[in-house]
Amino acid sequence: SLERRHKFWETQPVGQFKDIGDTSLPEGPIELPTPLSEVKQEPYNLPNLYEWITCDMSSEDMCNEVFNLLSNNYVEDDENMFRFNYSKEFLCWAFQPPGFFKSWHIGVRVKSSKKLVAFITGVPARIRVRDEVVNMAEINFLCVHKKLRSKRLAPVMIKEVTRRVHLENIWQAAYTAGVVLPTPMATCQYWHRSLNPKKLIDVGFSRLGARMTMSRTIKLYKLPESTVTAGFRKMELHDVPAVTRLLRTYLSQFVVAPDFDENDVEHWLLPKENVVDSYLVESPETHEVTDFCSFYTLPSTILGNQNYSTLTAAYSYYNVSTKTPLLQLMNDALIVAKQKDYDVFNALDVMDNESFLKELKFGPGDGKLHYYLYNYRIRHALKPSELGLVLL
Ligand SMILES: CCCCCCCCCCCCCC(=O)CSCCNC(=O)CCNC(=O)[C@H](O)C(C)(C)COP(=O)(O)OP(=O)(O)OC[C@H]1O[C@@H](n2cnc3c(N)ncnc32)[C@H](O)[C@@H]1OP(=O)(O)O
Ligand SMILES: CN(C)Cc1n[nH]c2ccc(-c3ccc(F)cc3OCCn3ccnc3)cc12
Repeated sequence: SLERRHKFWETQPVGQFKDIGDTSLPEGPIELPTPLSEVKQEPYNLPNLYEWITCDMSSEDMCNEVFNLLSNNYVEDDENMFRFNYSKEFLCWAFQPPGFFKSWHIGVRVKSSKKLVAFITGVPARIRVRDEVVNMAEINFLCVHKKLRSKRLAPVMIKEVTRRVHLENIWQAAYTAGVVLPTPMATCQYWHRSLNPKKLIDVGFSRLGARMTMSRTIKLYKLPESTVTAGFRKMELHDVPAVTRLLRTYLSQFVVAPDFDENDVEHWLLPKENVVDSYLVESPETHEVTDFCSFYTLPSTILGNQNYSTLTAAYSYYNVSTKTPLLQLMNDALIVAKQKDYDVFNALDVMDNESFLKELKFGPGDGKLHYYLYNYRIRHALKPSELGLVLL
């Protein structure tokens, strides 16, 4: 909007608010690649007290430091009641997909104390935009310690990760944020499905509905003890080729989606304890893999509650239904999440999720998740149902 100034983002090759509606601007890269010899060879300057560190996430100590920084300083909800608490094993998984670059795991330390006070990561991803498959960096886990906020450190972090991505001859990026920046390519709504309504109400995540008692609420969200779909089972290594085929076919319908190959599927979707769960339906007759669903594990620290410290949440990841109705498939996902004692199952209204949210008793969240591309113009903002991309 006109009065909002984005002193940093106005300098970047991203869609600018002033350009919204200007259909003369072509869709695609905003700036052309520069010759690698012309990419700034040395890191950007940090304020004197601080130094860059490339984080080797194969080191236990480094993982601990990153975990602690994020656990105490990462994203909170608008009412500062919850803070994401990605686990160490989740972070190691998220940072090291096929083809990852250690140089894209960037930290800032205090020179004297060696304390980690800021962080940002990129991982490589092939993202298709309409008919173009583009090599991108997925940027995530941008975090500045609470004591160092509003000192314009974030733009330096962003310029530094941009520089290091450019050095690998990659010129586009994808990222999501709860804040509005120039300029969202899509804006999604997140939804929550209560699994443990009593705890959710006790911690203030949910409120008791009008004319509802606690016992009536518990009954409303009750789920069967076991899944209902014949052939529903955990994904295993030997399923990777079939799941890759199923997923590639399904994702081809969306305007923006990952271009997963078998290596990507093996990394991102093979079940990993306490990180990602994935299930499929294998037809008992034909042994064909007809459906797939998955969710990742992201607990939130509960800030300031005497009885509970952690909210365990499952986040819908990639789901494909070709034979089992999506409604039934996702209900089985809810049943499994409840069996594993998650408190809540979260989902964005991307892909075909809209079709099951209300019927499976999801309630709308209190915020939005905005999707962005860096150095790639999309002529019109996409509807959530045109998005086939979920970032962690
Ligand atoms: C070709 C490769 C390209 C790769 C790069 C692609 C781009 C990747 C972009 C990154 C994607 C990350 C995705 C991701 O990680 C998922 S979104 C989660 C971001 N992290 C958090 O919210 C954690 C808690 N907050 C913080 O740690 C700080 O508040 C942060 C560090 C967020 C900002 O630190 P601060 O101390 O509060 O603020 P200053 O340093 O004074 O800086 C103010 C400037 O930063 C702009 N800002 C604020 N939040 C932002 C956000 N979430 N994305 C982008 N920009 C953001 C803001 O608009 C302003 O610029 P403007 O004046 O122009 O408006
Ligand atoms: C995606 N990834 C980049 C992390 C990230 N960054 N910024 C965010 C803002 C919202 C969501 C989000 C996405 C899906 C969802 F069901 C609920 C969400 O946030 C609820 C509010 N909240 C924030 C912290 N604890 C609770 C994620 C993110």
